[in-house]
Amino acid sequence: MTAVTTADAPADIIDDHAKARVLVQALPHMQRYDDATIVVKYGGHAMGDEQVARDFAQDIVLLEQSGVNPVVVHGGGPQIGAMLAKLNIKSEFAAGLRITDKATVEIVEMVLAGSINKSLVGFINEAGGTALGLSGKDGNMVVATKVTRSVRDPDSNIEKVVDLGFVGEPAHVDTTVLDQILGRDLIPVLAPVATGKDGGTFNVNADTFAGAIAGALNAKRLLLLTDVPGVLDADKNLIKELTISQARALIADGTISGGMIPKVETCIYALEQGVEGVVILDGKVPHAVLLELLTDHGAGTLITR
Ligand SMILES: Nc1ncnc2c1ncn2[C@@H]1O[C@H](COP(=O)(O)OP(=O)(O)O)[C@@H](O)[C@H]1O
Ligand SMILES: CC(=O)N[C@@H](CCC(=O)OP(=O)(O)O)C(=O)O
Repeated sequence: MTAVTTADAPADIIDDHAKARVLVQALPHMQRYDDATIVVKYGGHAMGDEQVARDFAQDIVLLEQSGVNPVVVHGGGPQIGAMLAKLNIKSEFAAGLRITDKATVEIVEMVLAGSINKSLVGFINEAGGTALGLSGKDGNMVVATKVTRSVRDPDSNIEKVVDLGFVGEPAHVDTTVLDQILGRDLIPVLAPVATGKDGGTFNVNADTFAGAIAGALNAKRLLLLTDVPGVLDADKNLIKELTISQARALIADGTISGGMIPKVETCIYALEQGVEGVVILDGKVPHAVLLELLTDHGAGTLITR
């Protein structure tokens, strides 16, 4: 009998061996996350490319099939902006949050809980999963209170309190509905719209919403999918791991700025609520979720306590 060496094995057999090695590499990761709840926030910027959105949906279904309980929270900032522009409604941000008047909150709910939520549900169903689209209003899941922020006026250099209108911050998360869904082969897909004590509607930043959900569910991981590889240092190199205190130092010295500040603050909040690890990663990379969770290399910045 002649032994077949790698040198004379046909290319498709070598290819199959490489595939098998990748699958075996995933095994300890699947075991680590077996039955664990993982909250994945899919940002509006990462959603632009339809094929990447389909890849994302496949990743979520594969996680569900391998014993993980994924919870998807989506954003939609750019899509809300586009719809407001189409309707000639002016939109401004203060401290990274959209100033949301009555007309705006109706569009925000329509875009987030309507078109974006249902298209993600469609992609997950198409990939063979069973997705359930909900907003924070359903089952009183997320009750928010009104937010105000002070912003420094660049001309006078005086701090001014800005009324953000119908912008809320989660005050209470009721996990009753999610507890019924998780562990039953159903994938919740959540729009970051919350209810007020009086039943009104609040627009909530999607990162903040995902952090509150991850904290309330005591999730093992929170993944925040954005449009950069993760937290970058002053030379724009990816930082693979950070502790809470290192993250705070990078905010204080200005290395972390703009939209990354609320994102990292959400990570710190979730960790303090008991989430084991939070990862910020590039959602535009195809299959970013699988690469992060099921390979040895990880993909973005892991923040731990
Ligand atoms: N240190 C940093 N590392 C990475 N991104 C940073 C950093 N500081 C500021 N940013 C900015 O934060 C942005 C991500 O925040 P944001 O635009 O709010 O994301 P999303 O829309 O996905 O929620 C990046 O595109 C980048 O411009
Ligand atoms: C209060 C506030 O700013 N809400 C956000 C909600 C959507 C969001 O956060 O989406 P991304 O994750 O894609 O940015 C907004 O109106 O744009």
